Order: sequence, then structure tokens, then C-alpha cells
Amino acid sequence: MKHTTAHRTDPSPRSYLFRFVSRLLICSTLILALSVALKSRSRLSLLLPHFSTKVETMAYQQERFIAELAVQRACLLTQKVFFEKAKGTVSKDDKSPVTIGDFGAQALIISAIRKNFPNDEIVAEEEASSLREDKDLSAEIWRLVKDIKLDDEESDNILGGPLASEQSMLDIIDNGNSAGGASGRIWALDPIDGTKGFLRGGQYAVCLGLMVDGDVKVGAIGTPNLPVDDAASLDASTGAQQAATTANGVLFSAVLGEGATSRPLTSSTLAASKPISMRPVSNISDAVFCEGVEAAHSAQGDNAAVAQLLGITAPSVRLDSQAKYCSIARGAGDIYLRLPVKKDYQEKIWDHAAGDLLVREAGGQVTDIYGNRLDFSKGRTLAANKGVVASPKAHQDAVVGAVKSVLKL
Ligand SMILES: Nc1ncnc2c1ncn2[C@@H]1O[C@H](COP(=O)(O)O)[C@@H](OP(=O)(O)O)[C@H]1O
Repeated sequence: MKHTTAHRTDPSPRSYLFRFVSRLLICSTLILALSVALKSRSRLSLLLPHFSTKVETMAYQQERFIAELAVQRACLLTQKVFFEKAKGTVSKDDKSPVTIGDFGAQALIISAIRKNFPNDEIVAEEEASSLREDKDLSAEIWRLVKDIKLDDEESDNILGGPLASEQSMLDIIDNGNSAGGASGRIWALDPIDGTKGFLRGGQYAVCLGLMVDGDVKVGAIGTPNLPVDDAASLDASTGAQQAATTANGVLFSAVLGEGATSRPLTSSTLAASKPISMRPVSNISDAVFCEGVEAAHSAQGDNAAVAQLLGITAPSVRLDSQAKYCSIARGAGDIYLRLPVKKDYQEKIWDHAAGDLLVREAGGQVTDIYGNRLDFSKGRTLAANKGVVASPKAHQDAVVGAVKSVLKL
């Protein structure tokens, strides 16, 4: 048998030199290309103000995905709590279903944030000290939390899978104790917004927003009792009934500079999304306004006076929770008025962060009663603002003008 052997001859000094020079050339060309690319990016961002936002916000796609998936999983828990425990309940004492749902949803969402963004801070509504003292309640919440998972295993694993133990659930709940503020990445979480609506079987929302240096960049809101149909509107008297019969639940989300979307809530992977936007309103008197069901949370008499001043004759649509922001963002209503009842009440950031971004990304504007943008950099509350006024951008000045006139500001 013939063997053929390939002989490698040692390269000559000339070919060494040739290889060295050619590698040097390739490296310097790459460095040159990189620096040109970086320079042209900063030049472009001066010429096109949106360019830098685009580049920056593309980084938030992962945050949006995790927020949506985490909210979707937490909605499974709130729905389970409602159907097992809340139906027919009206009280809101410490052992109420809403307390169970609140703690459970908070634990699930914070554990998903911890898994994916371990260095981020979280401002959440609940803290676990009362749970540590009430062993029965803690055990009951753990029994629910440990069994909640998305049907799609891969999606559930992305969120970190099931929580490890009852003790770790309590520790995770306490991770929501950030003081908030003007710097760093801070999530604002309301595990069940609209607790009264939840108990009634009406509207409630699972809300999560990400602020970076005090500016809201990402928002996700799950509304398990809103109908998927954009055109469907609810009011206080029919909301509960419709929720029980026609609603499938909707998951809303937005990223700063990227627009707002909605998709049906599922128990598995995320469903396909579609862009949403506010309804075009050429004449403000044709607008429909939304307000809270609870008279203790917004001054319904003042809201009505503002509507009258604007020539609005349609009755208000009353919804609990940030479902109001969601409704106007998808054109089921146009204006959201939350005029203060108590002079010294400070709105909580978790009640507004995600909704504020959703409406602005859907073509609206959100301010307080003075016309100032909501300032999420002041800590756990909107200490620099009073009330909320949201409407299509083109009409915001007129609506705020009417608010000032009614409130004599
Ligand atoms: N005096 C007040 N003025 C405005 N908001 C208030 C309030 N007292 C409580 N709230 C907030 O109103 C939220 C509900 O809003 P809405 O009435 O629009 O559904 C409550 O959230 P929770 O339901 O999470 O407790 C609570 O944070």
C-alpha cells in the first residue's frame, strides 16, 4: 500500500513578514471602521433626535419581554385566587383574597425580575412583615404560588421556574422595598391594582413599569377582565357582568419610543401582539372620558364639571385600576381624569408608571392637574404632582385648561 505524506515546509522569514503585515493591516482597518461607525452614530443622533432614542430603546426589548411574561404568569395566580376565593367577597381585611392575590403576584413577578435582572431595584406595594407573623396566611399563599406556572415550560423557565420555598417567597416579597428615586434601574410593581374592582369581579390590573434614572422606559399591564375586543367599552354597572361572560383578558405593553401594543392574555407563551393607538378625536366635545369607580379616589363631581366645560355629553366610563389608561390607549374612551379628592394625597408610582407610558406611546399625553408631566424620580410617590389628566396629545392643553378652570388653579 502506498502512503502519501504531506510535508509542511517551514515558512521563510519573508512569508512571516508578509503574514505579520497583512494581519496588522486587517486589525487597523477594523479599528478604523469601528471608530467611523461610532462617530457617525453620535453625528446622526444630533441630526435625527430619534436616532439615539431608537438605539437606546432597542436595549429594552428583553425587559419588555420579561415584564410581559411575568405579568402574564402573575395573572394566572390572580385569576385562580378570584375563582377559588374571591367570588362573592366584598371585604378587604387582612386575610381577604385580595391580600392573598397581592402577595402571591408580587412574589412571582419579583422572582422573575431577580432571575433576569439581578441588580435592578424594585418598588412594590406590599412588604412581607405581616406575613411572617401570620403563618397560616403565609402557608396559604405559598400553596398557591408554588403551583402557578406557564403551560409552556421553556417560557416558565425563562422566568426562573417555580419559587424554591415558602421562606424564599417571603424574602422575595421584601425585595420590593426600594425607596425609588432619580438614579438607576427601578421597577415599579402593583401586583393587584384596583383591589375593589378585583373583589367585585370588575376591572383590576397587574402593573409593572421599568424606570431608568427616573424616566419610564418599559410598561406592561395585564387586565384579566378586559375584553379582547378593542371596541368593547365597560361601565360600572355592567363591568362585572361583562367581565364574567365575555372577557378573555388583555396584556398591554409599551417601550419608550417603540409604541404600544396589546395581545390576548394566555396561560402559556405570549400571543401575537398588535399595535394600539388612541382614537383620533377632531372635536373634543365628542370625547368619552374614563374615571375611577371609587368616589374616594377621584373627585367625580369635578370630573363631571370638566367634561361639561368641554361640551362632553356622553356619560363617563367608570373602571377600576390602570385599565383606564389601557382603555384610552386602545381607543375605548379618550380622556382619563383623576382629580384629587384629598389635598394631601400623594399618588403612588406603581399606580401610574406603566399606564403613563402606555398612553404616551399610543399618541396621548399624561400630566397632573397643573399640566406638569408625572415625575417618577421623587421616590415611592408622585410627590411633585397632584391628580392625573390623560388625553389625546392635541387636546391636552384644552383639557388641562378646563381642569384648572374648574379647580380654580
Ligand atoms: N385618596 C386617594 N386618592 C387617589 N388614589 C387613591 C386614594 N386612596 C387610594 N388610592 C389608590 O387608588 C388605587 C385604585 O385606583 P382606582 O380607584 O383608579 O382603581 C388604589 O390602588 P390599589 O387598588 O392597588 O390599592 C390606591 O393606591
